[in-house]
Amino acid sequence: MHDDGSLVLDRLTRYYKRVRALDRLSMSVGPGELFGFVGGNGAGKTTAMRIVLGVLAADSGTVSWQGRPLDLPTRRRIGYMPEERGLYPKMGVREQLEHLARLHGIDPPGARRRADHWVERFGLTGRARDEVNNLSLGNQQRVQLAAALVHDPVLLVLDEPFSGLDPEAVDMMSGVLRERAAEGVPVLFSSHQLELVEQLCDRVGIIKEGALIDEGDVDGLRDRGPRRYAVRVDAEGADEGAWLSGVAGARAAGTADGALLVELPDGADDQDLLRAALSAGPVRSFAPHRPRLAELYREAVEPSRDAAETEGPAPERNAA
Ligand SMILES: Nc1ncnc2c1ncn2[C@@H]1O[C@H](COP(=O)(O)OP(=O)(O)OP(=O)(O)O)[C@@H](O)[C@H]1O
Repeated sequence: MHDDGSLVLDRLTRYYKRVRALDRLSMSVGPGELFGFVGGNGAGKTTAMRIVLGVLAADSGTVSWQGRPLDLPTRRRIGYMPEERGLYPKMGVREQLEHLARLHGIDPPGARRRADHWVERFGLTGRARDEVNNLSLGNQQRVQLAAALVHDPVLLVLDEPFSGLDPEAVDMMSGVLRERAAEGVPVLFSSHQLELVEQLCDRVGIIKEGALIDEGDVDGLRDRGPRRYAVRVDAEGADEGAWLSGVAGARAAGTADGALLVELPDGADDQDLLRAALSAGPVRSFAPHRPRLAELYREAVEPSRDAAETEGPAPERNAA
């Protein structure tokens, strides 16, 4: 495993009474890497993040950074956005950020400067004196992210930072995370918004029942999947792939955007597939299929399902 500045989770296991929330979860986030942590409700993301923060202990396994176990002084330098947002509801926005910076050991002028910087950066200048309680949920979330950033963290661990944000705030949040990563900070965040994760992340980890079932950059995840072509042909039974019978090993694997998805075995010639399609009728489109992260995700968590059933919106917060 890395000892080069990576955040490394090594075989973390955690039970809540008899519920096994984490099952030897291992993963790492490199310096400057944006790592998207995805998984269904109850998969174990929050538990893992809370263990990284040290607010929850693992039953076994370790968390290390720069090759050393994470100790308390380092944990204080993590920027954390908890799932259950933790701000002082009655305190003003700027005052709150300043206070949090002070709690992390920053001197008063530095705390003031950083609070001002993040208030402005998140478009909260007009709200700087408002109590957090009186802000919209999206604005509360901007403050929450500012709170995670106000002490110049060396690691960022963010539990669903994008949930409930409007598109403008999503862009702002994405920009800030990219910037932090560009400074060399490892950024770990969870999200159910798979399109966003696909756009933003260098690497993605898919967690199911407390264990990492797949990880890599999205292209890498694609390459490990089956080889598929999306074919549109005007022929009788085209949607069911009746014309496929002449192509050795080819299998209909559902549809995507109105095209038939055809799975080809390794070594099969795609030109044989094209010729078979042409002999069935006029071919309107023929291309290698590039699955979206949402499709890769569904196939990883439910491997028995066909691509046909994997179409549809990305799972949102309340998806099972
Ligand atoms: N305080 C707790 N007491 C008992 N069980 C818990 C507790 N916190 C979490 N669990 C259980 O541990 C498992 C993992 O939950 P966790 O909150 O880590 O998942 P998650 O991936 O963050 O889910 P979500 O996407 O819904 O936020 C679930 O089965 C959950 O019910």
